[in-house]
This record gives sequence, C-alpha cells and structure tokens, in this order.
Amino acid sequence: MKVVKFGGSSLASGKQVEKVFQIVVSDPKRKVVVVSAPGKRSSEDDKVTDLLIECARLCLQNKNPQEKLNTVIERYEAIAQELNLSEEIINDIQQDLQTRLTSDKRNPDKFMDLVKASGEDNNAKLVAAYFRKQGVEAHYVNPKEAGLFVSDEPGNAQVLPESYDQLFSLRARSGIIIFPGFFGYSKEGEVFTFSRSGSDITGSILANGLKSELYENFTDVDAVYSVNPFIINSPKEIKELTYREMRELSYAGFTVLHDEALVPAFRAGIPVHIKNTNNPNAPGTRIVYERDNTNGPVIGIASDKGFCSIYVSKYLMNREIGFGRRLLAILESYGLSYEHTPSGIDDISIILRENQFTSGMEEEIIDRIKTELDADEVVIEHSLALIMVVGEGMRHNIGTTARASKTLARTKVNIEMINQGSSEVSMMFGVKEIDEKRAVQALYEEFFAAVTV
Ligand SMILES: Nc1ncnc2c1ncn2[C@@H]1O[C@H](COP(=O)(O)OP(=O)(O)O)[C@@H](O)[C@H]1O
Ligand SMILES: N[C@@H](CC(=O)OP(=O)(O)O)C(=O)O
Repeated sequence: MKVVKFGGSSLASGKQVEKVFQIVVSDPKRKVVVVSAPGKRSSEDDKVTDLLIECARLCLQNKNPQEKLNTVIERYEAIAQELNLSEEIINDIQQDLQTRLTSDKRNPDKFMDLVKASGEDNNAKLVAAYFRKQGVEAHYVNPKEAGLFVSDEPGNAQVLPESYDQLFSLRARSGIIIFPGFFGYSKEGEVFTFSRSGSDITGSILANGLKSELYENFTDVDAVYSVNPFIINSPKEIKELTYREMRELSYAGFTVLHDEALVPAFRAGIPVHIKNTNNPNAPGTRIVYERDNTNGPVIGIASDKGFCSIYVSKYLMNREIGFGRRLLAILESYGLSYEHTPSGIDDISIILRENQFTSGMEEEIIDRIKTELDADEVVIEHSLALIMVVGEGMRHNIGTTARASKTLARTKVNIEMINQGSSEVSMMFGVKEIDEKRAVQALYEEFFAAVTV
C-alpha cells in the first residue's frame, strides 16, 4: 500500500480536488491520503492557513475576526459548490470554526494551534465527503483516534515514537483513509501543529507507521529541480536523489519538501516520490538510499536569505579550553539556535537566522561575549544568504570547492565564509543577500550547463 500526500496547491479549488480524486482511484494501492488546507489558487491568493492565523491573531487582540473568517468559509464554500457538495458540510465547517475561535485563550500559542489545525481538519472532512459522493468508500480519520501523538510544543511539535505502532492498525480499516496533515494530539489530548508546511511530515509519519511501500508527495511542480525555479527559469529536473542530499537541500531552501519530512520515511527505508498533481504522468523525483552517481559532483544548489554571523576573535582562542562551549551557552541562554560555526585558530563565526533576535538582544549578546569571554572583537554581520551546493558525487571528486569558489570570484561575488559539511555531501558559501541570485545563477551555469541530472 501507498501513503499519498497532497499539498495546499493540489487542493486549492474544486477542480484540483477532482484531480486528486482521479489520481487516488487510478491506483488501488493508494490507501491513505494526507491532505493540507486549501492553498493559493494564484500567486496573489491567500493560503487558508495564513487566513486562519490572522483570525486567531485578531481574536487574541480582542478584535473582530469576522471578515477574515468569512474569507476562510468562502474558500470552502467555493470548493464545495464546484464539487456539488451539500450545504451541510459548510455548516459543519462554520460551526467547527466558531467553536475553535470561542475556545480558551489563556494560552495564546495553544489557541493559535487549535485554530491553525482547522484548515487541514475541515479540508479532510470535505475531501472525504467528495470521495463518497463519487461512490468510493472513504473515511475521514482524526489523528487522535488514529494515535498520532506529538510533543506539546506549539507550532513546532515532534512526533512521539509510540505513535508509529498505533498508526499501524489503520491498515486494517476498510476503504480509503482521508487524514488531515499538519497536526497531532498531545498526551493530554490537545491539538499541536508541526512547523509550517508540516503536512509533509504527517505523510512521512504515516508511511512509516503503516509500513507503506512508498510515500508519494503530490505538489505543483513536475520534479525537484536542481535549483529553485524562481532563480533559474526551467532548471534541470532531478530524477533521483538520496535522502541525505534532499535533507540538506530542503533544509537550505528547497521548500518543495519540509526539511523534517524525510526522517520518518528514511528510518523505515520507504522511498519518497515527488509528483505533480497537475501532470501526474510526469516521472517526478524519487528520493532513495542510494543512486547512480553519473551526474557529476553536484545534484542541487539551494539558497536562503535572512542569516547573520556573529564573528568573535580572541588571540590564542585555540588554547582556551571551553571557549566554544561558553560562547554557545550565551546563545543558548537567549533560546537562539545556530546553523553553522566555521572557525579559524583565533576566531569563530556563529551563523544564525536573524529573525530570532528581539529588540536589544543583539547589543546584550555582544556585551556579554566581550565581558564574559574577554573577546578581542565581536562583530555581527547582517543580511547574509547561505548557498548550499549538494551532491554525493562531491566525495569522489577532487576540486569541486575550487570550481565553486573560482566561479564566485569570476562573478565578483565576495565569499563571506565557507563551510564544508562534515557529511561531505555539501558545502556552504555565505554571501551578502544582494549577491545571492547572481551567485546561484553562476554556480548553476558552472555545474549544470552540460549535465543530465
Ligand atoms: N528546487 C525546487 N524544486 C521544485 N520546487 C521548488 C524548489 N525550490 C522551491 N520550490 C517551490 O516549491 C513549491 C512546492 O512546494 P509547496 O508550495 O509547499 O507545495 P504544496 O502546496 O504542494 O505543499 C514549488 O511550486 C516551487 O515554487
Ligand atoms: N497548511 C499548512 C501545512 C502544509 O503543509 O501546507 P502545504 O502543503 O500547503 O505546504 C501550512 O500552510 O503551513
């Protein structure tokens, strides 16, 4: 059997839901269908999840969410009308939203998760109703009833290991299971969501729990491209990737799959297949343990903005036992997570996402590093982009780093820092945000101009 996940773009309208139905029934092995909330119908449109977040925010500020709420309901209404579903489903959704929006707000983060999760929950009910209307046995299954338990971290939940065994029993159910993505329940029975785009994670958890032969992830592109299609027009499609390569690429900016979504499938050895709802006959991209290494050293180039670096230098830092630990402990005390720590003999840089800083935090941190660690220099550099060049072939190829840095030099992009991943399947270049696009374009030319991926 197969677990199939459809993203928000695949469920944005009635026409899209019809495509989803056709895809599911065309293969009897497609037993479990994980759905997201309706996404954007066009680039100017809103995602239902974003509208729900806005509704919850307004409620928390004691403001009237009615206008936003109406827009959410209109989205479901439009889908239901296109699919000729009865009014009843919309009444149920309306009632469900009212109940959630008038629930306990003493813990704002929990309230937010309860409202956010309604996007997928109500959509799963709607999709199940449509499948039944088409004469197919289909059942909405609630994550609590199925045993999908998660940690109680609002907006960032993690699956609890015992869930996997519980989910296995779903195999025995008759018909097609329509399962809402993006959230689970804590042991206390409260709703907690994964981080944004987390329906990908739900699909992978179910694939693992149900020991599925394949996890198919349907989205709105024909394949994972070797570079973000917003940076290069029609980039080369990737046919096959290893889990390690995809994990690095999704973490570094390939938003087509949530970066945490591979782990459950990987642990159970389940291949992941990315496919296009709008073009299901396209071969798509397979993510597997091992692949043939015939494409050259690099399989993909990802990039992301919004980073900063805390540069710390101190003469004889190399001899000072515990310096790194004490430096990271300062960041830990502010709840900051870091991405990379390239270092030299007397200096170290900590790379982190700059949106984690609250006002005044930066000055305090500089001050503490200077006084507590007696550092000679502490400088925070903002507006950095990280470019990740990824490929299993890099391990066996000499000179890939040299090729990449020469290319950036030729393009007149200054490299602020370099980090060769210890896994040897990636190398990272830090550049100024304004140089990101040019840098990625030049690297793409260098590594992909004459290559089949
Ligand atoms: N390297 C890449 N390959 C394919 N798509 C990418 C890549 N990098 C970013 N994307 C973006 O990911 C999008 C699909 O992910 P997402 O919007 O989350 O879809 P869904 O609605 O199916 O969850 C694509 O439309 C594309 O814009
Ligand atoms: N709807 C949620 C979860 C999700 O996975 O959505 P999508 O499949 O549209 O990325 C979000 O927007 O974060």
